[in-house]
Amino acid sequence: MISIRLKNLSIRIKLLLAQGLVTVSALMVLLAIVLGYGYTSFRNDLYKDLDTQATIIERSSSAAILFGDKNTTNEILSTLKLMSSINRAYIFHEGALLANYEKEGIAKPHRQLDGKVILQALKHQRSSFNTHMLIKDIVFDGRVIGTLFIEANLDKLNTRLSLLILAVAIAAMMGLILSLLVSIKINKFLTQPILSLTSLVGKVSNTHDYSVRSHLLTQDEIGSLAKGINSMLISIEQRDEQLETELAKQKETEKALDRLAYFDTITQLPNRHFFNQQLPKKIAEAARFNKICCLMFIDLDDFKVVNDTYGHRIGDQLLAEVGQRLKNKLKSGDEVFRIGGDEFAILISDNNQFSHARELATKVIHDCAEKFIINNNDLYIGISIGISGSTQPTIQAADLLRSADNAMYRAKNEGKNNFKFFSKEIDDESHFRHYLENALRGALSRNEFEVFYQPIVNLRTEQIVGFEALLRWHEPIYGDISPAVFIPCAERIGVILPIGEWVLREACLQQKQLRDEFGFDFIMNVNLSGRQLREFDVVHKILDIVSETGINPSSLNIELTESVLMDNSQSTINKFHALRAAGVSISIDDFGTGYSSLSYLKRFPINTIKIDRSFIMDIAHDSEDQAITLAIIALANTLKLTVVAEGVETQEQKRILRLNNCEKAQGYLFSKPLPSTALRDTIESFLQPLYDQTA
Ligand SMILES: Nc1nc2c(ncn2[C@@H]2O[C@H](COP(=O)(O)OP(=O)(O)OP(=O)(O)O)[C@@H](O)[C@H]2O)c(=O)[nH]1
Repeated sequence: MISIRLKNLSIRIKLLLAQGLVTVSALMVLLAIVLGYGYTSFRNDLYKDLDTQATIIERSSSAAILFGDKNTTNEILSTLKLMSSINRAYIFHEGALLANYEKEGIAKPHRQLDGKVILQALKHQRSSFNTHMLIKDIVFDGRVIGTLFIEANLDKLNTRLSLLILAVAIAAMMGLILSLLVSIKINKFLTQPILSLTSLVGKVSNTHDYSVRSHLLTQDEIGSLAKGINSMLISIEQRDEQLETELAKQKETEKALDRLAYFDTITQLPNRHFFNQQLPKKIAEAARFNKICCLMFIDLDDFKVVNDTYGHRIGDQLLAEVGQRLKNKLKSGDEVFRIGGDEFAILISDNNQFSHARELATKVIHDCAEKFIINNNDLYIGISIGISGSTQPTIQAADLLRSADNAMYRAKNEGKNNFKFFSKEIDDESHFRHYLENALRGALSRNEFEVFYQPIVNLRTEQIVGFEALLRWHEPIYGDISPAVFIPCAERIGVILPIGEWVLREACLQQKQLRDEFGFDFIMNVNLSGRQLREFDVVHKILDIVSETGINPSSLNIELTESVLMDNSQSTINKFHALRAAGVSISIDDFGTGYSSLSYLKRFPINTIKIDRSFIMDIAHDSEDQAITLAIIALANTLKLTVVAEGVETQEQKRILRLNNCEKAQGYLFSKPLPSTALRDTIESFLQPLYDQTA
């Protein structure tokens, strides 16, 4: 317990206690030595004095003793009166008490007692703290003639001893005080640096301020300790700084990663990941305040054209600017996200009847229709918006998104650059679309497709010179479905590739069969979709089918729409050249409906132009359509391209076309698309006038 208490004392007190203990011990030893020495020397002085006195008495009293002279011996003893330290003295002669001396106040021996008895009793007395006994034989001429007994008191010795003790004690006390004062000074000197180091360490541990330093730069151990602490503090400070820098870096990296994870780098808008997190929150929040959670799904119209015409860099900048325009139109609380390639989403909450959504959609469509100037290019872009909304907290985010997507799809289908609210009708339509998508995947293996062939007639000879292969789908539930409906669907889900290959093979086989039958190489026109054309091995596949079916490559004509030609990359152009080199010819379908048509004629190795039915339809009544058609025919003839008019339905149309040197035509006037089983008879029916002429 005590040792624990001692351990807990400060170093200064501990040192003081240790020094005090040493000083007191040293003083005690000194005191003991001084007192021992004093006592011994005082006692020896006293004993010597007594001995001297006894010898004097012996010498002066021996004659009186020999003669038994009591008076003289008593007189001699009475001289002891002068010595205050002698209590009593007796001289015995021949067994009897001869003379005696007692100090005043000391009891005399009993006169009647025999001297021998007294002497014997005295001999048995011992020296005590207060008295000292001396018994000495009195010798004369070598013969013992009597005995001297002296009893001295030690009062003087004790008094001197007490004085000595007092003096030594005072000296010791003063020494102790002096040593204490000196110790305090020395301790302060010794412990001050340690205490200052302790307080420095305490301060550091309390404040975590590692910039403080000890200024104890002495050469002793404490100086070394201070240096050690300083260098430790420097290391900690450096490590701290390093940690702080690393922490700051880490935070920045986390921030950057966070930004990357949640923000789109092109538009700086929150991305799809963020959108997926926000949508369920917005649904719950709107339901809580009894509002509609509105989702606007925005898709740019024909953005691919921008990319293809101006390049991806400009496409990216346009995306960023569109994002900014959308953002500028938002009210507080609305949020815009870039959720895909050219897709944006806006989350808003609407009080009633989608009024805010309607207003916002109108505004952003109007705003985005304004000119964008990017890298000195004037760009225009439309946006199609689908809007869905719900007040139900239970609505699934994915369902809301799908509804908005379907509404957007409808907006696209209705001419783009507008907005549509999700409705029951759109829902039914999207269900139908999904049904079609699923049904399309197995249609080929279920033999639900059939190729029809529409004759192409030479307007001069009025004979069939070729066919356009047209795909038909006999869907078991919905019946025949228009290619305009299912072809884009097949393109979207990718099944257009096997279907397109199948159509090509069927058409080539049919061509071979007709050639074998009629000995004439009918030109077989087969449509190729953009998706097929993008396949890297499309040329090989076409030529493989050509050689596999044994047709003449020059009897195959690949039809491509203008929108397909818009992908004017070098690899596409190379594919065209490869087909041409193999003898396969190429025509542009629906000519005049696409973009900058004329430039394709120069860039692509094309053989034939097919004038779109929309121009032919009114050729007899609409002077503009007629002018365009005739210009296209003239252009084709100048460029030595074959020209085919599509959708010819009347004799008048045929007349105008023939008059203006249009080489070929197809349309209901000549024949509808026919199943393969009807081809033979149709060809025969066209040949009949010839037979009749020659008959
Ligand atoms: N510049 C650029 N283009 C992108 C990016 N992501 C996707 N795209 C392109 O955006 C185009 C999106 O095309 P779609 O939406 O399918 O078609 P579209 O041409 O916009 O036609 P519609 O949507 O039918 O009006 C594709 O050509 C993609 O290659 C991108 O980050 N930057």
